[in-house]
Amino acid sequence: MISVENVGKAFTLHNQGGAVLRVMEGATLSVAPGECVALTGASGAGKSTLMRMIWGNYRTDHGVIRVGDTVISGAAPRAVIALRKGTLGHVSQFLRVLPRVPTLRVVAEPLLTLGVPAGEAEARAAGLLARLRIAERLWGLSPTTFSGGEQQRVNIARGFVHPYPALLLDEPTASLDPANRETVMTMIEEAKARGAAILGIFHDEAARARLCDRAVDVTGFTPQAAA
Ligand SMILES: Nc1ncnc2c1ncn2[C@@H]1O[C@H](COP(=O)(O)OP(=O)(O)OP(=O)(O)O)[C@@H](O)[C@H]1O
Repeated sequence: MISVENVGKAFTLHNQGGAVLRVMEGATLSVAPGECVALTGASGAGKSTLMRMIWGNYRTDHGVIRVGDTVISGAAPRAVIALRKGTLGHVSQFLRVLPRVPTLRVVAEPLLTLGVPAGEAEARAAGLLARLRIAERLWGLSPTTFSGGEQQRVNIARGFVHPYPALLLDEPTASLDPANRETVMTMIEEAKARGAAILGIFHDEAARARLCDRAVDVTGFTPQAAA
Protein backbone atom coordinates (compact mmCIF):
# COMPACT_ATOMS: atom_id res chain seq x y z
CA MET A 1 0.00 0.00 0.00
CA ILE A 2 2.91 2.32 0.83
CA SER A 3 6.17 1.78 -0.99
CA VAL A 4 9.41 3.74 -0.96
CA GLU A 5 12.06 2.71 -3.49
CA ASN A 6 15.60 3.98 -3.52
CA VAL A 7 14.66 7.49 -2.40
CA GLY A 8 17.26 10.19 -1.95
CA LYS A 9 16.95 13.67 -0.49
CA ALA A 10 19.24 16.66 -0.02
CA PHE A 11 18.38 20.09 1.35
CA THR A 12 19.89 23.19 -0.21
CA LEU A 13 20.28 25.91 2.41
CA HIS A 14 19.85 29.03 0.29
CA ASN A 15 20.29 31.35 3.27
CA GLN A 16 23.60 29.67 4.19
CA GLY A 17 25.63 30.11 1.03
CA GLY A 18 23.71 27.38 -0.81
CA ALA A 19 25.20 24.62 1.37
CA VAL A 20 23.85 21.21 0.37
CA LEU A 21 22.94 18.79 3.14
CA ARG A 22 22.49 15.22 1.92
CA VAL A 23 20.18 13.58 4.41
CA MET A 24 18.93 10.42 2.70
CA GLU A 25 20.14 7.89 0.17
CA GLY A 26 18.66 4.59 -0.98
CA ALA A 27 15.62 4.70 1.33
CA THR A 28 13.54 1.61 0.62
CA LEU A 29 10.59 0.17 2.53
CA SER A 30 7.05 -1.03 2.07
CA VAL A 31 3.97 -1.30 4.24
CA ALA A 32 1.28 -3.84 3.35
CA PRO A 33 -2.43 -3.51 4.16
CA GLY A 34 -3.04 -4.47 7.78
CA GLU A 35 0.57 -3.89 8.72
CA CYS A 36 2.07 -1.33 11.10
CA VAL A 37 5.71 -0.40 10.52
CA ALA A 38 7.75 1.83 12.84
CA LEU A 39 10.37 4.26 11.58
CA THR A 40 13.24 4.24 14.03
CA GLY A 41 16.68 5.80 14.24
CA ALA A 42 18.47 8.46 16.24
CA SER A 43 17.33 12.05 16.36
CA GLY A 44 18.23 13.70 13.06
CA ALA A 45 18.43 10.39 11.17
CA GLY A 46 15.60 11.44 8.83
CA LYS A 47 12.37 9.89 10.15
CA SER A 48 10.32 13.09 9.80
CA THR A 49 11.88 13.90 6.44
CA LEU A 50 10.81 10.51 5.07
CA MET A 51 7.28 10.93 6.48
CA ARG A 52 7.04 14.39 4.90
CA MET A 53 8.11 13.02 1.52
CA ILE A 54 5.40 10.32 1.73
CA TRP A 55 2.86 12.97 2.79
CA GLY A 56 3.91 15.04 -0.21
CA ASN A 57 5.20 18.08 1.67
CA TYR A 58 8.86 17.49 0.77
CA ARG A 59 10.04 16.81 -2.76
CA THR A 60 12.09 13.66 -3.38
CA ASP A 61 15.29 14.17 -5.36
CA HIS A 62 15.20 10.66 -6.81
CA GLY A 63 13.52 7.34 -6.28
CA VAL A 64 9.81 6.51 -6.25
CA ILE A 65 7.21 6.75 -3.50
CA ARG A 66 3.81 5.14 -4.09
CA VAL A 67 0.70 5.17 -1.95
CA GLY A 68 -1.89 2.83 -3.47
CA ASP A 69 -1.95 3.58 -7.18
CA THR A 70 -0.53 7.09 -6.81
CA VAL A 71 3.11 7.90 -7.41
CA ILE A 72 3.55 10.67 -4.88
CA SER A 73 7.18 11.52 -5.68
CA GLY A 74 7.00 14.22 -8.33
CA ALA A 75 3.19 14.30 -8.27
CA ALA A 76 1.30 17.48 -9.13
CA PRO A 77 -0.36 19.27 -6.17
CA ARG A 78 -3.76 18.18 -7.48
CA ALA A 79 -2.76 14.49 -7.19
CA VAL A 80 -1.41 15.04 -3.67
CA ILE A 81 -4.68 16.67 -2.61
CA ALA A 82 -6.70 13.81 -4.14
CA LEU A 83 -4.59 11.23 -2.32
CA ARG A 84 -5.04 13.01 1.01
CA LYS A 85 -8.76 13.29 0.50
CA GLY A 86 -9.67 9.62 0.69
CA THR A 87 -6.58 7.41 0.75
CA LEU A 88 -3.82 8.77 2.95
CA GLY A 89 -4.50 9.98 6.49
CA HIS A 90 -1.97 11.79 8.66
CA VAL A 91 -1.73 12.43 12.37
CA SER A 92 1.03 14.99 12.81
CA GLN A 93 2.59 15.85 16.14
CA PHE A 94 0.96 19.25 16.27
CA LEU A 95 -2.54 20.30 15.37
CA ARG A 96 -2.70 22.95 12.65
CA VAL A 97 -6.14 24.45 12.15
CA LEU A 98 -7.76 27.63 10.98
CA PRO A 99 -8.66 29.90 13.90
CA ARG A 100 -12.29 30.06 15.09
CA VAL A 101 -13.37 26.76 13.50
CA PRO A 102 -15.16 24.69 16.18
CA THR A 103 -13.61 21.38 17.20
CA LEU A 104 -16.55 19.30 15.98
CA ARG A 105 -16.17 20.84 12.52
CA VAL A 106 -12.38 20.41 12.56
CA VAL A 107 -12.84 16.67 13.12
CA ALA A 108 -15.77 16.32 10.68
CA GLU A 109 -14.02 18.27 7.92
CA PRO A 110 -12.28 15.32 6.15
CA LEU A 111 -15.69 13.64 5.79
CA LEU A 112 -17.36 16.83 4.53
CA THR A 113 -14.63 17.08 1.89
CA LEU A 114 -15.53 13.54 0.80
CA GLY A 115 -19.18 14.55 0.42
CA VAL A 116 -20.57 12.91 3.56
CA PRO A 117 -23.72 14.81 4.67
CA ALA A 118 -23.03 17.28 7.51
CA GLY A 119 -25.26 15.53 10.06
CA GLU A 120 -23.61 12.17 9.52
CA ALA A 121 -20.10 13.66 9.47
CA GLU A 122 -20.70 15.52 12.73
CA ALA A 123 -22.21 12.43 14.36
CA ARG A 124 -19.10 10.42 13.50
CA ALA A 125 -16.87 13.24 14.73
CA ALA A 126 -18.84 13.43 17.99
CA GLY A 127 -18.47 9.69 18.52
CA LEU A 128 -14.69 9.93 18.20
CA LEU A 129 -14.40 13.02 20.40
CA ALA A 130 -16.43 11.25 23.11
CA ARG A 131 -14.30 8.12 22.77
CA LEU A 132 -11.17 10.24 23.15
CA ARG A 133 -12.63 11.94 26.25
CA ILE A 134 -12.83 15.49 24.87
CA ALA A 135 -15.46 17.13 27.08
CA GLU A 136 -18.62 17.95 25.13
CA ARG A 137 -18.57 21.58 26.36
CA LEU A 138 -15.38 22.02 24.26
CA TRP A 139 -16.79 20.72 20.96
CA GLY A 140 -18.18 24.11 19.93
CA LEU A 141 -14.90 25.91 20.63
CA SER A 142 -11.80 26.20 18.48
CA PRO A 143 -9.09 23.75 19.61
CA THR A 144 -6.39 26.45 19.29
CA THR A 145 -6.51 27.14 23.06
CA PHE A 146 -6.78 23.49 24.13
CA SER A 147 -4.09 21.74 26.20
CA GLY A 148 -1.34 19.82 24.40
CA GLY A 149 -2.98 16.46 25.10
CA GLU A 150 -6.43 17.74 24.06
CA GLN A 151 -5.02 19.09 20.79
CA GLN A 152 -3.31 15.78 20.15
CA ARG A 153 -6.59 13.91 20.67
CA VAL A 154 -8.44 16.27 18.31
CA ASN A 155 -5.71 15.60 15.76
CA ILE A 156 -6.10 11.84 16.25
CA ALA A 157 -9.91 12.06 15.94
CA ARG A 158 -9.46 13.96 12.67
CA GLY A 159 -6.98 11.37 11.36
CA PHE A 160 -9.27 8.45 12.21
CA VAL A 161 -12.66 9.91 11.24
CA HIS A 162 -12.38 8.41 7.74
CA PRO A 163 -11.16 4.79 7.31
CA TYR A 164 -8.10 5.77 5.26
CA PRO A 165 -6.41 2.73 3.65
CA ALA A 166 -3.01 4.25 4.54
CA LEU A 167 -2.06 6.21 7.64
CA LEU A 168 1.02 8.16 8.74
CA LEU A 169 1.29 8.61 12.50
CA ASP A 170 3.86 10.92 14.09
CA GLU A 171 4.13 10.08 17.79
CA PRO A 172 0.40 9.47 18.27
CA THR A 173 0.67 8.60 21.98
CA ALA A 174 3.26 11.24 22.94
CA SER A 175 1.44 13.51 25.40
CA LEU A 176 -1.47 11.33 26.50
CA ASP A 177 -2.53 10.10 29.94
CA PRO A 178 -2.73 6.30 30.39
CA ALA A 179 -6.47 5.99 29.65
CA ASN A 180 -6.26 7.99 26.42
CA ARG A 181 -3.04 6.27 25.41
CA GLU A 182 -4.85 2.94 25.74
CA THR A 183 -7.79 4.24 23.67
CA VAL A 184 -5.47 5.44 20.91
CA MET A 185 -3.59 2.15 20.85
CA THR A 186 -6.90 0.29 20.53
CA MET A 187 -7.91 2.61 17.67
CA ILE A 188 -4.63 1.85 15.90
CA GLU A 189 -5.21 -1.89 16.41
CA GLU A 190 -8.71 -1.52 14.95
CA ALA A 191 -7.31 0.35 11.94
CA LYS A 192 -4.84 -2.49 11.35
CA ALA A 193 -7.64 -5.05 11.70
CA ARG A 194 -9.68 -3.31 8.99
CA GLY A 195 -6.64 -3.44 6.71
CA ALA A 196 -5.01 -0.01 7.00
CA ALA A 197 -1.31 0.19 6.14
CA ILE A 198 0.27 2.24 8.93
CA LEU A 199 3.69 3.88 9.05
CA GLY A 200 4.57 5.60 12.30
CA ILE A 201 7.17 7.25 14.48
CA PHE A 202 6.74 5.93 18.03
CA HIS A 203 9.16 7.10 20.69
CA ASP A 204 6.86 5.27 23.14
CA GLU A 205 8.67 1.91 23.08
CA ALA A 206 5.88 -0.08 24.71
CA ALA A 207 3.39 1.25 22.15
CA ARG A 208 5.79 0.40 19.34
CA ALA A 209 6.28 -3.15 20.63
CA ARG A 210 2.54 -3.71 20.95
CA LEU A 211 1.43 -2.14 17.67
CA CYS A 212 4.21 -2.58 15.16
CA ASP A 213 4.90 -5.71 13.14
CA ARG A 214 8.44 -4.54 12.39
CA ALA A 215 10.71 -1.52 12.45
CA VAL A 216 12.74 0.16 9.73
CA ASP A 217 15.82 1.99 11.01
CA VAL A 218 16.33 5.05 8.81
CA THR A 219 19.94 5.31 9.98
CA GLY A 220 20.62 2.78 7.23
CA PHE A 221 19.57 5.42 4.71
CA THR A 222 21.75 8.28 5.92
CA PRO A 223 24.51 8.93 3.37
CA GLN A 224 27.35 8.59 5.91
CA ALA A 225 26.11 5.14 6.98
CA ALA A 226 25.69 4.06 3.36
CA ALA A 227 29.21 5.16 2.41
N1 LIG B 1 13.55 21.83 5.95
C1 LIG B 1 14.80 21.45 6.20
N2 LIG B 1 15.85 22.19 5.77
C2 LIG B 1 17.11 21.79 5.99
N3 LIG B 1 17.46 20.68 6.65
C3 LIG B 1 16.47 19.91 7.11
C4 LIG B 1 15.09 20.25 6.91
N4 LIG B 1 14.34 19.27 7.47
C5 LIG B 1 15.19 18.37 8.00
N5 LIG B 1 16.48 18.76 7.78
C6 LIG B 1 17.68 18.02 8.19
O1 LIG B 1 17.51 16.66 7.83
C7 LIG B 1 18.04 15.80 8.83
C8 LIG B 1 16.97 14.82 9.27
O2 LIG B 1 15.97 15.52 10.04
P1 LIG B 1 14.62 14.84 10.51
O3 LIG B 1 13.80 15.89 11.17
O4 LIG B 1 14.01 14.09 9.39
O5 LIG B 1 15.15 13.80 11.60
P2 LIG B 1 14.34 12.89 12.63
O6 LIG B 1 14.91 11.52 12.51
O7 LIG B 1 12.88 13.02 12.38
O8 LIG B 1 14.73 13.55 14.01
P3 LIG B 1 13.91 13.72 15.41
O9 LIG B 1 13.77 12.32 15.99
O10 LIG B 1 14.85 14.58 16.22
O11 LIG B 1 12.61 14.38 15.09
C9 LIG B 1 18.55 16.70 9.95
O12 LIG B 1 19.94 16.81 9.81
C10 LIG B 1 17.86 18.02 9.69
O13 LIG B 1 18.66 19.10 10.10
